[in-house]
Amino acid sequence: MAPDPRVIKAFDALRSLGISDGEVKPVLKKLLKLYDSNWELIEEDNYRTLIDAYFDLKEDKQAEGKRKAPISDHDGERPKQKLHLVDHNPEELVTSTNEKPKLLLGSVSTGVNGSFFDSNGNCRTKSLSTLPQNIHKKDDNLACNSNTRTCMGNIDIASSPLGEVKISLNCDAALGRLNFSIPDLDAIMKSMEEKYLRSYKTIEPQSSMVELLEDLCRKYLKLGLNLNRNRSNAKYGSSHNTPLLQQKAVAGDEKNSYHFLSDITKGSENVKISLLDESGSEELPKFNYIPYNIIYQSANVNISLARIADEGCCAECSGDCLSLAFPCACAQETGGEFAYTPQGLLKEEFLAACMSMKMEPQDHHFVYCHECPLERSKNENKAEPCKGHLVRKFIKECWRKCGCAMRCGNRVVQRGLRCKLQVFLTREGKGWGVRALEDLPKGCFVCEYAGEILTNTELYERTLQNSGNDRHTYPVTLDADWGSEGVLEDEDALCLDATYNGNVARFINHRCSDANLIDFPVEVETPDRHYYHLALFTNRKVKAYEELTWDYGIDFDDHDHPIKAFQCCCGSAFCRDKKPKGQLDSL
Ligand SMILES: C[S@@+](CC[C@H](N)C(=O)[O-])C[C@H]1O[C@@H](n2cnc3c(N)ncnc32)[C@H](O)[C@@H]1O
Repeated sequence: MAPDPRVIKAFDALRSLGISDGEVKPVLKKLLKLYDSNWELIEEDNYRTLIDAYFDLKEDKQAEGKRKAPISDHDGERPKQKLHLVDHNPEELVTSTNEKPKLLLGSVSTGVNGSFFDSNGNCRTKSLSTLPQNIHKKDDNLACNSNTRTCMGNIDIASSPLGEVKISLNCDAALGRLNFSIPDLDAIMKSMEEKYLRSYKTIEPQSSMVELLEDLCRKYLKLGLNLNRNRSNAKYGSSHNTPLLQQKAVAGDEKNSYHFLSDITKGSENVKISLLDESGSEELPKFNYIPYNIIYQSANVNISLARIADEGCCAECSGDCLSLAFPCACAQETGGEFAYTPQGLLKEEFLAACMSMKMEPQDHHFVYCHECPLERSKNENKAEPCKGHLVRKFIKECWRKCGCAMRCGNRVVQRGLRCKLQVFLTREGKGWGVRALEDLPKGCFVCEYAGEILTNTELYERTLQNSGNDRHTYPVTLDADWGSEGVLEDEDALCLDATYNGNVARFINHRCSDANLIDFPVEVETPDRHYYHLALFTNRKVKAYEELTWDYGIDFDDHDHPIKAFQCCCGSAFCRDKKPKGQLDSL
């Protein structure tokens, strides 16, 4: 019998962590039994359950024989102060004006992901007397089914204005098992450190769980005090009028701190995108996360079904267009063949053709606008001649007027982001950058470049207003079809600006010539080519933790271009920035 492809995939995932198939097999079997063969629970979050179960089993084996007698009632001591049972939000923690010191308890739900904040980022408070007196005690009343992943534990944090912080874990799942016996605390810490180092590689090798917990206590107090002091200010306030990403999790002591945000997308994408600054020195980015493009003001983006001609869609199709014997009308744009494989990757030949066009533009033709909107925005009365725009190959995806299903293989970009990405602070002085936390295959859709849709004139005005203000700039010109019309109207010459509103792509840095991503214009909802989606795909296999880069196509000598010239530190052997390093351009 052919092996189950889901089993093979699970083996592959754990093999990349150095765990052999033989070791995974019994764990997988157990989980399948436990979850009634519900694979989704096992596959979720890149096999996190399976990885956790593997390490838990390993731990159990190691702990066997070393098991100590249950710890006595050392924490059975009851608080001296009587507390009120009230619901608080974080601003109200540690704010008592009562003369007697009060011990307030923040109780935070934690799911399998171990996040410390509830979905609203709030902590609840309750009286200590509502807790079991001995948290190590087995409690049959804890109605928790340890066979399901819906079971939640609690992290209870108690603090007093005098600087005392107590954290207690209420692990319902473990307490619900009959064979539960109290593990050794040192062994737990050690195994957690191993787990985070081996499975997630997100912490420094020198980090320890004890340090993390101490940091958590310190930060809890510090934030409590800050919130108290800044009650009249906006939450984690910024004087800037653009929203600042909430600095929810900052760990580390003053000397050796780092910034970590678990999701910069505010839950707006299919996957979370974390942000990590290992130096703890960089100011957090000030911008508003938007998953899709949004019109700023005057851009002429006319989305209407009536504008999509019958021959510009596939109303007669159903299901998945990629499974058709003869590709439908939506493949016409790409030469009668779909650009995507059934696995959702770009086809090799299509990718190769577009790569060669980008890499050796002299072999292909540029188009020149009769009157270039870029030049016109700089000087309306006496515009310079067009400097040329590379002819681009468009991908056309099926859309709402098409009869096919949302799962159709010719709908990749519109289904949104799927890869596990992280924004991190680069070490080469490029500011923030983006990396994937998993290996990516060649031709894989990473994300689209989302931002505000501006007319070229609006961008020019915005750039003039902001000149000298910003270290980094975030505009992209949507010029893939410029030159195909005689004269492009001002409201049709568009660009995307992710300076104030944008998605993860705004953090992707430039690399000359040998970047690992390539951008494609993608037609989805508008048949004309003034507006389109700019989608970024891998152009080769990319290893986990490798920085993702794309070639902005900058001419480093063109000082008038909306993408402000910067001193390139891409490190590529083919770097086009010939300025001597260390000598900043006057711009
Ligand atoms: C779209 S943003 C990329 C994210 C940016 N690094 C940040 O911290 O927000 C473009 C800006 O990043 C910086 N940048 C991108 N690629 C670079 C490179 N190869 N060398 C130096 N700076 C770079 C430049 O300041 C540029 O204006």
